[in-house]
Amino acid sequence: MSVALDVVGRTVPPVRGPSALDVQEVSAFYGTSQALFDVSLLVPATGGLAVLGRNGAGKTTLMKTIAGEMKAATGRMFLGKSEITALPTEQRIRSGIGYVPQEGAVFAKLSVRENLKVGSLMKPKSDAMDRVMAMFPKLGTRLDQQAGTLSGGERKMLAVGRALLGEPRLLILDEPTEGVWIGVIEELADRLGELSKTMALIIVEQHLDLALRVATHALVMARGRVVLEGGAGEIGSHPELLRYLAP
Ligand SMILES: Nc1ncnc2c1ncn2[C@@H]1O[C@H](COP(=O)(O)OP(=O)(O)OP(=O)(O)O)[C@@H](O)[C@H]1O
Repeated sequence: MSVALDVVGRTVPPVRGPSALDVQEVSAFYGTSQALFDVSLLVPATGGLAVLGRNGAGKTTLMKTIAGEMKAATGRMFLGKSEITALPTEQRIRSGIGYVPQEGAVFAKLSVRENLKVGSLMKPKSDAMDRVMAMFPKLGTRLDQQAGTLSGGERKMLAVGRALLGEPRLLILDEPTEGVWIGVIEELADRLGELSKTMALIIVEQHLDLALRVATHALVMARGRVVLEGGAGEIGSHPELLRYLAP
């Protein structure tokens, strides 16, 4: 059952007005096994949406379905005003979705420079490279290093940077701090927090505090369904939250 929060005195209201992404009652299957059940969500144009939930809740499946790697069996999805439900992944990327998957987000055998070049193929003339270098200066010092030899944190920075070079309208980050040394997590979180102020962002994240700091809105999934949603502050203090996140 989805519990729409309607708490008096909320600090951040549910997303209203124009949203960057509108997902309407989407379901998805692995073979005959249903993994998403009528999932609906709105991603604000700025501020960010955190997607929370314990292992196996369906977070990655939802991100893959939004990015087009998995087919939605039912439901509709709109990026801005354009329907993307039937578009293949490549066209969704061209339409403005930047996707940083949980794993395999960089080409390990290619250098940092080559990875970034791949990211900028669609927008070769943009000044996004300067912005990415300013955001992650460490990448600029490692341009000739093979991506597979970067630290976990540097690899995530490269993956985020590469996605940003396509100048997406919506950036999807599936566990951007997984495998990242604790000392670098804060730096990454700061950068993502800055990003979410200027663009639409979905962040799937195990670190609850970090997720709720980066995003203004949040939803919690359990067994393929949205079970809580609202402002990040409300979700963070919701009495049911820990029950849904406990292993
Ligand atoms: N390739 C697959 N084939 C069959 N079932 C799958 C496949 N990938 C995921 N599932 C199942 O779908 C459900 C949702 O998995 P999903 O990876 O989306 O969860 P998650 O919330 O992202 O978990 P985690 O936090 O562990 O990454 C789980 O029951 C999982 O076992």
